Amino acid sequence: MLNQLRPALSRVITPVGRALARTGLTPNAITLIGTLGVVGGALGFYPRGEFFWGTVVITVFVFFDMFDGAVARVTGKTSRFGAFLDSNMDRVSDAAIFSGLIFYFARQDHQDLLMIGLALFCLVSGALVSYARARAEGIGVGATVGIAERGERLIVSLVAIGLDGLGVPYVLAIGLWLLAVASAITVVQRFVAVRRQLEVLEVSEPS
Ligand SMILES: CCCCCCCC/C=C\CCCCCCCC(=O)OC[C@H](COP(=O)(O)OP(=O)(O)OC[C@H]1O[C@@H](n2ccc(N)nc2=O)[C@H](O)[C@@H]1O)OC(=O)CCCCCCC/C=C\CCCCCCCC
Ligand SMILES: O=P([O-])([O-])O[C@@H]1[C@@H](O)[C@H](O)[C@@H](O)[C@H](O)[C@@H]1O
Ligand SMILES: [Mg+2]
Ligand SMILES: [Mg+2]
Repeated sequence: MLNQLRPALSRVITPVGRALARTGLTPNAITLIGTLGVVGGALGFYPRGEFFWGTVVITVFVFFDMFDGAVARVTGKTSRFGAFLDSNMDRVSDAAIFSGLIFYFARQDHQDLLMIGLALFCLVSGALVSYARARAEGIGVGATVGIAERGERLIVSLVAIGLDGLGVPYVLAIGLWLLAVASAITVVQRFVAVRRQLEVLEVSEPS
């Protein structure tokens, strides 16, 4: 859904991309800096229960994922390796965010098995959403559909974690439940989309 905002957002992101390009940073370097920043923010702050500041750091570095592509496009340096690196580093960042939460809820002084289970489910279902799309593209169809693509997943998780860090009660559990349900629905939406496309292809090109 938020993917539809890309053309509008690019009016803001492209000038930032142009400025970053002048620093001489390559798109791949921006991808790696963003990933290191998100991983550092998640694993450095969340396990200690510093949810607000961890979220602030992650939010700053998560934007690098928009800037890497923007720099690649304005400098004419888009590459297939860059696209591959970008998507794989997204998985590393996503894993770090939920691992940081899991480390916190696994601590003896804050142990909460339900929250560990929820965070684990969000991590695995989010990865499955992305894998379904990547595998669909591997077999020659598309699966860019669903109510919880990466932008939505990031916003729901970061807002919930950040507000929890500010002391808002229940918001983290509500956010993670919402994310778990939305990610599961998105997996089903992608499976259905792939199945439908393959059925149409099999009618037009019987094997
Ligand atoms: C009181 C509350 C306390 C809590 C505080 C914090 C709350 C946090 C709340 C919200 C935070 C929201 C953050 C979420 C931002 C999400 C950003 C994001 O994840 O964007 C990700 C994607 C980018 O996707 P992708 O990586 O696929 O796109 P690229 O443009 O990079 O293109 C990929 C292609 O580029 C090439 N390439 C790439 C890399 C490389 N090394 N080489 C390359 O060649 C290659 O061809 C690749 O194929 O974006 C989206 O998903 C789009 C939709 C996201 C919409 C998010 C909406 C964000 C909300 C506000 C936006 C405000 C914008 C302001 C910008 C300010 C700038 C200074
Ligand atoms: O598939 P998804 O996770 O909803 O969304 C994402 C895509 O929009 C993006 O282009 C890709 O680079 C990411 O790695 C991620 O996969
Ligand atoms: Mg990117
Ligand atoms: Mg990305």
